Parts: sequence; C-alpha cells; structure tokens
Amino acid sequence: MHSQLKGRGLYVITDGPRPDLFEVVALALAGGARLLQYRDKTTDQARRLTEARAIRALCAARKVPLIVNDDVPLALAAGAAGVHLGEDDGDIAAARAVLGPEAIIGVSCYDSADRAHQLAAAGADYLAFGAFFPSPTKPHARRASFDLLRQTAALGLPRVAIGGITPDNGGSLIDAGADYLAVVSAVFGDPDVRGAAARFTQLFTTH
Ligand SMILES: Cc1ncc(COP(=O)(O)OP(=O)(O)O)c(N)n1
Ligand SMILES: Cc1ncsc1CCOP(=O)(O)O
Repeated sequence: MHSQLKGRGLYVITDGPRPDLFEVVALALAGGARLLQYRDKTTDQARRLTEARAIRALCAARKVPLIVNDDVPLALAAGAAGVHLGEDDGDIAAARAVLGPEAIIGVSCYDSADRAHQLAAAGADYLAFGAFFPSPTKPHARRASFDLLRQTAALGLPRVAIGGITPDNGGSLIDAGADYLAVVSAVFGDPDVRGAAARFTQLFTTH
C-alpha cells in the first residue's frame, strides 16, 4: 500500500477552468479533502501547467497529494504526487518509468473486477470504480454496482468510488468498502465548497 494512501477520505476533483479555481480548491482542502485531482480537459497547456503548479502549492501546505488526470508529462512538470490513468491514457509501466517508483498511479476500473485484478497486478496504487450514481459531470459514464467494491476487497489496494456521489449517498459506498469518495459537482458545484467538503469528511467518522 502506498504510504500516502493509507487513510480514507474525500478525494476532490476539479473540472476545468473557472475564475475562482484556486479559491475553491483551497476551500475544499480546508474542508478536509485528503486527495486532490487536477482534471482539465482543455488543450491550453500553458494555463494547465500554471494551474497545476499553483494547486500543488496549495496541496503541499495541507500535505495533500496532488494527482493529475490523464497527463503524465503534466504530472511530472507540475511536480505532482501522481497521475490518474483511464483506459485511453497509457499503461502503468510507462507512467512509472517517467514519474518514478514513489509516484501514486491510480487507475479507472469502471465496472470491471477483471480490470481491477489486472491493474493491481500491473502495479496500480489505487483502483477507482464507477459511476455509482448518475453523474452531472459525466452523464454518459458507465455504471458500476456496489458488489464490485465487495468483490475487490481482497486485492488490498485503496478503492475509490466515483460518480454522482453526494453527502446523502456517500455513506452507503463507504459501508460497501470504498476508502475514498471521489467527487466533483457535490463539492465544487456547491455554493459553500468548504461546508460541502466538510460534510463528506464527516461521513468517514460515522461510517
Ligand atoms: C478517481 C477517478 N476515478 C475515475 C476517473 C475517470 O477517469 P477516466 O476514465 O480517464 O475519465 P476522465 O476523467 O478522463 O473523463 C477519474 N478521473 N478519477
Ligand atoms: C470523471 C468521472 N468518471 C466517472 S463519473 C466522473 C465524474 C464525477 O463527477 P460527479 O462527482 O460530479 O458525478
């Protein structure tokens, strides 16, 4: 188990540019987020690097690992703790060769226990499953069942749940075995970002 992933908690994910990006990231961290992913699908590489570096500094102040979505070169250039890879984002060995043995490499397993087993054997540091609920951020995301969390417990890796997670439904995923709840809209779409993050954080004390 990667030393920076031993706990449980809220994993917040940004969703593209916004004028108050640094402010809302700081508020999510103040609300107790334990992992932060920089996710920006635009092609403005210069802005993406500037933002990722600034967010890395915010994360460092709270000792929260920064994960970059999709983009290994950006993760390296920004000094991020790691990268999140989906099925179109290259393999774990290639990312590890660039980012080094200490990097956190997380992977999307979608709705597949087989994929989770393969990627665990290939050296993934965490396994993400979902979407568990309809996602406002990614409405066409594949749907996953709660059983997947139970079926993959024996792999011994942190399991991340994603997709339409709210403070009201998140507890059920923790009860089913999720170590981290990955959230975009229910944190960054809430007018009270810090309060929303704190409600998720609180779930891990009651579940
Ligand atoms: C924690 C976490 N889980 C799943 C995803 C989705 O990754 P991917 O399948 O690559 O899809 P995009 O994020 O690229 O739309 C994620 N980013 N983070
Ligand atoms: C990136 C991603 N992959 C599956 S669902 C999702 C988006 C999650 O966002 P939200 O928390 O708003 O449903």
